[in-house]
Amino acid sequence: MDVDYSLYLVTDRSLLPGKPYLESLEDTAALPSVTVVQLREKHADTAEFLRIAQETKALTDKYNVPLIINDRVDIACAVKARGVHLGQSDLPIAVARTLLPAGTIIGISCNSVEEVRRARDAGADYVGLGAVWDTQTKTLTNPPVGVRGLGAMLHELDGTNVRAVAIGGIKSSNLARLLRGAVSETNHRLDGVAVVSDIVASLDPGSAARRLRTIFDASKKIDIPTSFASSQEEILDGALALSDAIRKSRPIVHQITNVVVANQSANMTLALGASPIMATAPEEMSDLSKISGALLVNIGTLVNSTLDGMLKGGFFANSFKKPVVLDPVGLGASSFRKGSLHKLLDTWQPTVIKGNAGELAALVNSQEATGRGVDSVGGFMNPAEVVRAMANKERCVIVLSGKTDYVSDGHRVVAIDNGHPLLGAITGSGCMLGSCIAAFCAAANASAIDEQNPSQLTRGGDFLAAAVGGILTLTVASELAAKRDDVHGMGTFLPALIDEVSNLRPEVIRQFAKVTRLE
Ligand SMILES: Nc1ncnc2c1ncn2[C@@H]1O[C@H](COP(=O)(O)OP(=O)(O)OP(=O)(O)O)[C@@H](O)[C@H]1O
Ligand SMILES: Cc1ncsc1CCO
Repeated sequence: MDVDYSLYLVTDRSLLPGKPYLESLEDTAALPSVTVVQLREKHADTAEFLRIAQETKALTDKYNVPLIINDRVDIACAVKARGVHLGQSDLPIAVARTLLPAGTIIGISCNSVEEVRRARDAGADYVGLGAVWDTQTKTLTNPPVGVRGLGAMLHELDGTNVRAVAIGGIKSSNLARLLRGAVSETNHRLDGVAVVSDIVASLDPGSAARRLRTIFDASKKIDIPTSFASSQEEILDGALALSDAIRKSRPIVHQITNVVVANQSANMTLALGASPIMATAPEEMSDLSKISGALLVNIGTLVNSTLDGMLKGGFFANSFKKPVVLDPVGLGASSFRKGSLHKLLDTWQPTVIKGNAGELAALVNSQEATGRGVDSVGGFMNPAEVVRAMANKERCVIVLSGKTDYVSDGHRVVAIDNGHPLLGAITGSGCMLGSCIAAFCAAANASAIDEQNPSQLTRGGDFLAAAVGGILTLTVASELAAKRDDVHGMGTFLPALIDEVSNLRPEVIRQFAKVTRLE
């Protein structure tokens, strides 16, 4: 019979919170939450390992849960375990197969795409992918692969029967983010998640396991809805409806942004009809996530203390189902920015990533465009394809700003041809665009029906239409501002732009909008 890898418990007696080992294991195995148990004994000698394996086998048999033994092929044979889990420096899979009874499952830990390929070719039944995050239960010999590193590993298993579980630092608090991000571009998903301390160290391991299993099962039920607006007219209608919704509901838009634009972004948010709060302290992120409608994270003048706030801010926004807009300002300029951005993306799921060509090229390691500090030089040959592919990889809406703006959610691709060269001339128009998109995302999220799915990281809503609404508001207003008699150049343009946004009505946006649905 096939093994169900959904919730794969790895034991660790050193983490038990004072409860006897078998009692704690029975608390979880008795419930249908845990689907596989791996016995991991790093310090036991052979006799002790055998004794514990026999006791564990008796218990897992009682509840019909398959038992997998870590490392020790001999112990797996002795207790007739369902499988064995090998490390990269343990017996090779082919050798282990000759020693084990036919049909025994062999799994192996993999930390790279190359290791997954070798495991697949060597006939592994499943692979343990990770460590996803740093973990206290094991000293890592390789750096964590991160949530976004898992997609390429899963891709290697396309068309095979090799199952995949992720391992390393997985808890109920980060599981939804993991499941959202750990998908290959071909939509290959994890078959399960391996958990240690979140269950073993819990005083109520049964409830901890149930929580994890509920999130895992719920994640199978969501994907990007295909029922969203399809034609460019419908997308425009959706965007304009959100413009009205912002003025009616005045959402709080929490912004962790750079010191260059904080004031103009706050005023831009007010002009849209929303309410800004510019706050960076990690200590207040949980409280602010509860009251705000959306979060903007802009790394323009990143320092370590705000990075901590950004890590926590996005994490709580995901937990409270508030959309997060990420602006990777000047990403290519330094390795500090790149390293920090990867930390952010491994900790939380953005709803929209918005950048200019240089910034998005830095995110996908493309040479087609480069950054000159915070500005962009060059552009993509096929911008529509870039945003569509990135949206699929990052599992969110992607906005590529420039003379023409491109937006995609991985299914739909839209180009917007509004704007004025003065937007490109002043500093911070991209940053203000991020604030506009965040306000529109807040309105989209608030108007969605919350499906109460614990694996969802927002309530839902058409965030592509939200991005289109944010872009149109700024760019149409820029065209109107540039025409004014009192605008003579960059200095007079910025206040006029804020005036025009505050006076802008949906009918006027409709009149000027140049939105094209490309795919
Ligand atoms: N030459 C232009 N013509 C029309 N619109 C423009 C032009 N340059 C920029 N824009 C508009 O300005 C907005 C900001 O995009 P841009 O690519 O300039 O951001 P950015 O480079 O991140 O800006 P910054 O770093 O100054 O914040 C977009 O909506 C874009 O359409
Ligand atoms: C000029 C500048 N430097 C860091 S952030 C910023 C604002 C435009 O992105």
